[in-house]
Amino acid sequence: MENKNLWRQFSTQETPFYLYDFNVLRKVLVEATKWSSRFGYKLHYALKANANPELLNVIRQYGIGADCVSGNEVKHAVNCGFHSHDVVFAGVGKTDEEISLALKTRIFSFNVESCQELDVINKLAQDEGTKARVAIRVNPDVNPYTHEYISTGQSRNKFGIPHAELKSVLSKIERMKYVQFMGLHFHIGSQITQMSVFRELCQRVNIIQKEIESMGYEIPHLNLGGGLGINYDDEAIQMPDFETYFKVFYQTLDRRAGQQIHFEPGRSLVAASGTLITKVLYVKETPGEELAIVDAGMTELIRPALYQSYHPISNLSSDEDREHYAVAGPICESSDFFTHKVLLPRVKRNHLLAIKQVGAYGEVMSSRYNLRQGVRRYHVDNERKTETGKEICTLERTS
Ligand SMILES: Cc1ncc(COP(=O)(O)O)c(C=O)c1O
Ligand SMILES: N[C@@H](CCCC[NH3+])C(=O)O
Repeated sequence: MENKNLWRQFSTQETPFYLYDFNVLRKVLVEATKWSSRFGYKLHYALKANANPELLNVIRQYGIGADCVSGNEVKHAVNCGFHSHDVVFAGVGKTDEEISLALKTRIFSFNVESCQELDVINKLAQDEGTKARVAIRVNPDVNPYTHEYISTGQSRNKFGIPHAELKSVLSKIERMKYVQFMGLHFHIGSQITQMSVFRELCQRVNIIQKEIESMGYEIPHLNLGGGLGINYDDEAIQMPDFETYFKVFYQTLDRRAGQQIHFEPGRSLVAASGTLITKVLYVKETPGEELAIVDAGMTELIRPALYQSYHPISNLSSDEDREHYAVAGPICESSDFFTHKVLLPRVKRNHLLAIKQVGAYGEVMSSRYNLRQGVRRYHVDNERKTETGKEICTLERTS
């Protein structure tokens, strides 16, 4: 899925900018939905990974619903054409206004994260004259072996209701007139690369299901969240291993007749389709390293500064001898680095660099710190061009 020639076509655009390749996105969506549908699983794309309306429009065409974490995401999903009945809403801090909005929108279900939230939903549903569909987000205390900041299903994390409280929450729901129990929700973290973690999650879910079924409850819906990690190490982009991922769940989860299983992938669907194109402003020597200062910074892509993550970088302007470089942005923070060591064809002022696999949690986490300009984006989509009969791979500015 490497596309160096495509990126070179955009060398005259003002940098920095995100470039989305919807041809790559479509390939990933075809693979993901091929394997999810083989097992009868329903997908809800986690909008937080990338809420670009053009990208959402493509995702929606594959029969995928929306997983939202704010009232604005719920509104945005529906405005971008997702059917309200395909929208789920999680989040530890839903405001009254957001809950009311979601009730009016008639979303599929709330993934409830505390006892108090349940009371509020019940009250607001009564005010709206409706019944809220709710799934309980359970914190299963599973270690996802990922970066500490993106672990969400360990007992020390703020998300979900502890397993030990589940019984009392269910009996509370039974007494509520305006709440309908839909099932259980789990999401244990992001960028999970060890399949054994998902196996452990399934084993925990099996125990929890048995326990609450023995109390007489049925669980019509089971939502296993997102979390499938991608390979950020290689220059060439690789397809996430959806086959192995879904098979782990199919083989490990105890099946129930008529039960609908849901997933909420974010990163694995969109990361590969995004590239950040940035221009080299200066090259300077610092003790021990040759430093390329580029015009994108942590304001455009915060992941390296926040999680010490690495995104593959290539030099689009040169194939000359390779040297080691550190690559940093212009922001007034010492953490504003993309990498301290990458082997690149010799870098000079005005060269273009491509920072790859940034389609997830890239543009959405950008900021205007240092009163930056605000990030631009473009996309290419062969399919759209073919439909309208225009030239293939022209650039469309979408912001
Ligand atoms: C509730 C919920 N579902 C789904 C996701 C998507 O996760 P990922 O992008 O790792 O697939 C997230 C983000 O971590 C989330 O918080
Ligand atoms: N923002 C994180 C993912 C967080 C997912 C939301 N719980 C990242 O860039 O990897």
